[in-house]
Amino acid sequence: MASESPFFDLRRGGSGIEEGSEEWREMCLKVREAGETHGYFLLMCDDVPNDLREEMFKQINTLFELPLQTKMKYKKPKLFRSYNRRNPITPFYEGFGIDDAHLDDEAESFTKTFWPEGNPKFCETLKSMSSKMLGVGYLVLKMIMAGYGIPNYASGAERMTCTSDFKLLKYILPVGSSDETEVTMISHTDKGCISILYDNDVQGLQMLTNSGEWIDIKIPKGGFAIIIGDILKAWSNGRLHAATHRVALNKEKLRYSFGLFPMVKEDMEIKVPNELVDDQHPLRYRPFIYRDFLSHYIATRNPESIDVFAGIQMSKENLISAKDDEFPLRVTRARAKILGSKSLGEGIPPYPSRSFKNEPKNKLRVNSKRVASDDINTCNVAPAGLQHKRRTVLTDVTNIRGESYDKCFNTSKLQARVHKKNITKVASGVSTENTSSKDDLGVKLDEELSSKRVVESHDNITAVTFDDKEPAEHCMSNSIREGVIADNTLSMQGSVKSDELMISPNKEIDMICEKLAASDCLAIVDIDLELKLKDPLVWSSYAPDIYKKTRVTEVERKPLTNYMEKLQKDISPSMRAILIDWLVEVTEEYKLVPDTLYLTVNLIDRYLSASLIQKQRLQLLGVTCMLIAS
Ligand SMILES: O=C(O)CCC(=O)C(=O)O
Ligand SMILES: [Fe+2]
Repeated sequence: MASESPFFDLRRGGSGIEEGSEEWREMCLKVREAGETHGYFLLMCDDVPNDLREEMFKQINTLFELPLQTKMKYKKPKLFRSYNRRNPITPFYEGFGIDDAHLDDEAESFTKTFWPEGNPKFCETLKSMSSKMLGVGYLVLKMIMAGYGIPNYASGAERMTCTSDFKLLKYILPVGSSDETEVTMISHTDKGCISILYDNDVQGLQMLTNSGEWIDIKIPKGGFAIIIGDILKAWSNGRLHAATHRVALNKEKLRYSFGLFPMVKEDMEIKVPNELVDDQHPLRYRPFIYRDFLSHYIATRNPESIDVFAGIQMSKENLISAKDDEFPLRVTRARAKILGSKSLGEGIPPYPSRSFKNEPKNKLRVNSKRVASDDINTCNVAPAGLQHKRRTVLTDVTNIRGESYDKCFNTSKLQARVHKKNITKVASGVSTENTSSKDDLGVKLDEELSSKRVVESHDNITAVTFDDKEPAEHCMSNSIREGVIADNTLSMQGSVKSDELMISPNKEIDMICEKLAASDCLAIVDIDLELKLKDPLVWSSYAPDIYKKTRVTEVERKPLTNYMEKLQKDISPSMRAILIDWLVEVTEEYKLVPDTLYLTVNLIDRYLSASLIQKQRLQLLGVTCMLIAS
């Protein structure tokens, strides 16, 4: 079905296409159109010579052929940038993610990880390929932006390519696989600007079409697949389509691919240009900082993260409530802040404002106590003495500014540290002999994966599921896909899926990763060691990885401090404050221990960091969290 893919031939050959010429502008319009209709296209250009491409595959092969223990030396503090070995969760591929591989230092340091005495051919090939692909990214972004008539398109494209992740991937199905096609990388959208992909002529990349079918993409020899990512979709006000794609392989094929994911700097603000907002295209995405989007995605793993996080169109839930209220859209504080009065006049139809006072009384009142999802006016009628009494019992619970949460978090960090100290003490007795045998077993297990079908392991993963949108016929791999969405997606973007994931969500996570990388989790006593030596199928060699992931997840999943402004549309800080005051009362009434209350608040904040909620459901969320916490 490769014939359905839009294709552009930018090889200069005879006459050449001069930037700014009539022909070039026409081409820009077509590129833009392909991005809008399909979200991807194929491209041939002169920028990457064929012999460099051949050499790159040779070098990639050399790299992946290294012993597992050598490959595992590549550890990076940034999330999902280390060597991603095959494992029960991502059994069909392994990969490396390299930041800014076009820079001398980065390419050299990556090379020296595997060849301490140097490997000039590898280093040169990596650097040169990465820099040429970055050039292709710049060219494509320029064309897309010029296609929209953005006057300063060149500097815009430059900002979107100022950093990059270069991903090297090897896919292989185990010997003896059935004839069925196996999904080797789950479906996802890339979280960066664009992705530029090459493969070794072993087909595998598939795109989800607008009609919901998966089609095979044949990347032309010497050409690339270009895929629009979530950031470009948001930048373009939703006009460009971020294509959902995946990799599926037929049995016993070895597929290598490498991809360059040009990215903006983490602290860059992504903002729809004025040129892309008009009556037909009202503003659909608010401005946001790239790093915040990544943090949100990492915390929620929501494939539609970009819309949930930055989209300003109404969610289905809000549409229903708006319909009930008989007006189409309400200006929330956060929305007003984002849009400002000027943009309201420009792109978004003005929405009627109304006073909360006129709203029907909340039906969820309990014992005539204050209602959680009321507004600040209602709050004011609460007896001051009572309020004062409640607050003195459990101070600092109503942390509108997130201060008390930070305190809680610091306390738990402190506890974690104390705990870790204890563990380290115990672990100091672990001999290096134990450690190496643990590694050997890990290596052995990994090697087993290449000769053994790992499908049976899927069962172990099915419990960790997300909403499955894959067609039923792919359900065999769905169980993997769901559980893996974070890792894969992340790592993808690494291929990142982690395109996105390539980017570190915040310094705290970086620090933890750094510490973990340094300690290599050896602080864990391997209580299964004996058992493992007897039974190589025991998976306790994954304990350090699981521990490592748990530590990272702990930070990733912590609540956002700014979810009211960034995500919530229907509730305000004062509503949260009222909810928590009410929960304090419930805590006292039912003589719950203070920890239950603290955990309840934490659960509420984590939920609100990830999901939109209607104010009518806020109190329900509160009691549900309390039930879970107790
Ligand atoms: O290997 C491929 O062709 C696709 C890789 C991919 O989609 C990714 O890394 O995000
Ligand atoms: Fe991808």
